[in-house]
Amino acid sequence: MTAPVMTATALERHYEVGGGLFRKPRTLKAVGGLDFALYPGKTLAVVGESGCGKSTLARMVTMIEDPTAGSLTLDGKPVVREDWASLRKSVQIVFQDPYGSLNPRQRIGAILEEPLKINRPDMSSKERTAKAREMLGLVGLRPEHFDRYPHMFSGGQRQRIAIARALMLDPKVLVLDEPVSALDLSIQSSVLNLLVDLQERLQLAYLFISHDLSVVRHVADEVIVMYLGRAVERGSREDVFGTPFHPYAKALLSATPQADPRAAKERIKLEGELPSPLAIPDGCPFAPRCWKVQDKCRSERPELTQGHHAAACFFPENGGTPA
Ligand SMILES: Nc1ncnc2c1ncn2[C@@H]1O[C@H](COP(=O)(O)OP(=O)(O)OP(=O)(O)O)[C@@H](O)[C@H]1O
Repeated sequence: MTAPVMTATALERHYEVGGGLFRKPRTLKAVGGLDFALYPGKTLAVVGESGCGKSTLARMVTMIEDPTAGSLTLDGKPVVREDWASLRKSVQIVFQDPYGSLNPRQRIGAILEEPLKINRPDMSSKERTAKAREMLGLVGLRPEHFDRYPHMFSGGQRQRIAIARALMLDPKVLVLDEPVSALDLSIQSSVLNLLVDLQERLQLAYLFISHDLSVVRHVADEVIVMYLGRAVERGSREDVFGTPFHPYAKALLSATPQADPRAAKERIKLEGELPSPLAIPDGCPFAPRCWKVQDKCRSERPELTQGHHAAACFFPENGGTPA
């Protein structure tokens, strides 16, 4: 089996919040103990509601923030802060907002060449331009676009430019943070198809972060469903979409428009708000919103089970293995 490009082991990120002169800060666990591996040519999708820790995860993987605990490896070597500068080239990110992420004063050619100017002093200006033109073609834009400004493009085209820029340093891992959520529905699939095509050609490992399961369904090989910073379900796309074990995963799935029409009829409406990450309930964090809750769920925290298709639930749906 192919070796993973990146692994995460018991990855955690805490923030100290709300401290003052006479008040002790409280610890907010934005990400609490995530394990995963990213493989060349494969997509791991991380899904969950707003606030479940997806962006925090992206910041750790792209080496913007240190984990509070746990570890990351890249190509089998530990990711440590001293090596961030050299390792960052291998892990690039595409953000949700194609409008905010491109400098409006720069021409597209300059935007694409910038990462090379900073990171590849060995390349001549001619080589940089050639590479930028090649990338422009790879993402489906035309040579004449090279000298235009971002405002002259549509949202979908801008996202293509952001993808081209992310590829300029030949990364191994692309973190895609809600890459199509800001785009019109009609454009989303063309950008998703481009991402799939690029992944196949360049054997990129994708960490695809999204709140939208209908998008994830098109691209994921593996899926992690997060709730309040923890994985509550993990498995192949077929397993998670076909027979979700965790009630939260089932509820999310039942709300996706592209789901099986029969499943859509039994749409599960989640009661209650997502609890504050500063006051994560004892026991199962999902218990206050769960329709299958039992006494045990309120006092004991279920751990993620072992195995390919795993869930952190004492009473899983579909006859899954209980934690
Ligand atoms: N720098 C920070 N300081 C304090 N708390 C933070 C910080 N960054 C994130 N958090 C908190 O950590 C939790 C997870 O946030 P995060 O942004 O990772 O979630 P998310 O799933 O990406 O949500 P969204 O989709 O809304 O961005 C939230 O409760 C958030 O308020």
